[in-house]
Amino acid sequence: MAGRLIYLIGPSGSGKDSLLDAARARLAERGCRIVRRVITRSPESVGEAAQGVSPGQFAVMDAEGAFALSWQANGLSYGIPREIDDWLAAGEDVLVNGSRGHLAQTRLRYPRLLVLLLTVEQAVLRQRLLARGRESLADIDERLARNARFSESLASAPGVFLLDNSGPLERTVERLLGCLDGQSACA
Ligand SMILES: Nc1ncnc2c1ncn2[C@@H]1O[C@H](COP(=O)(O)OP(=O)(O)O)[C@@H](O)[C@H]1O
Ligand SMILES: O=P(O)(O)OC[C@H]1O[C@H](OP(=O)(O)OP(=O)(O)O)[C@H](O)[C@@H]1O
Repeated sequence: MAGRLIYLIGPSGSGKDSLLDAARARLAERGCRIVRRVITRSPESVGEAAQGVSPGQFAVMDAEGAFALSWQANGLSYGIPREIDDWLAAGEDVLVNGSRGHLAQTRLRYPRLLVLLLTVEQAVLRQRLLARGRESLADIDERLARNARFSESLASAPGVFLLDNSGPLERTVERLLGCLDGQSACA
């Protein structure tokens, strides 16, 4: 049987990367792969969870069909390597750090998608983005405005499981694993 594509979405600063890092070993134990994304960000600022490329390199990879999914947001391009289709076909679960803006297109390609929406109150979100210290204040304000546009419509959308990350990360890890194991509702 084909594996599940698990699409983790949520505002910038909600903790998607942190959650995936914290859950990495336990997801691996379950045979769930975490996708390493390709991002047009400098190699120093993408970390281990992504491959940083120039816009030109990204365009070449895209034209060569390197991506199963790709999108643009916050002035960056993101690509999900096409290897995920081989993993899914081999029955492996695959977890993607996804985009709310690209959800509809992703669903067209992967109709059985499991969508997990990481939520955090807007005030906490602002604090986390400030504390992360990666973006300028103007970029942080843009991210918060982008979040306000998405949050109402998505939180009540059908087929979207909510995962609250306002509290300690360890608790969110347990919720995520419980949700994937089918032991509990995600929220
Ligand atoms: N549950 C949590 N409690 C406190 N801080 C958190 C929590 N989850 C994430 N953070 C912090 O919030 C900031 C944004 O997290 P990050 O994983 O980069 O978010 P995203 O990948 O969604 O943009 C980071 O500085 C991270 O350490
Ligand atoms: O359509 P949206 O849901 O707003 O998502 C847009 C992009 O922002 C996030 O990326 P990234 O991890 O780079 O966010 P960051 O800049 O906060 O790290 C997310 O994973 C998407 O790639």
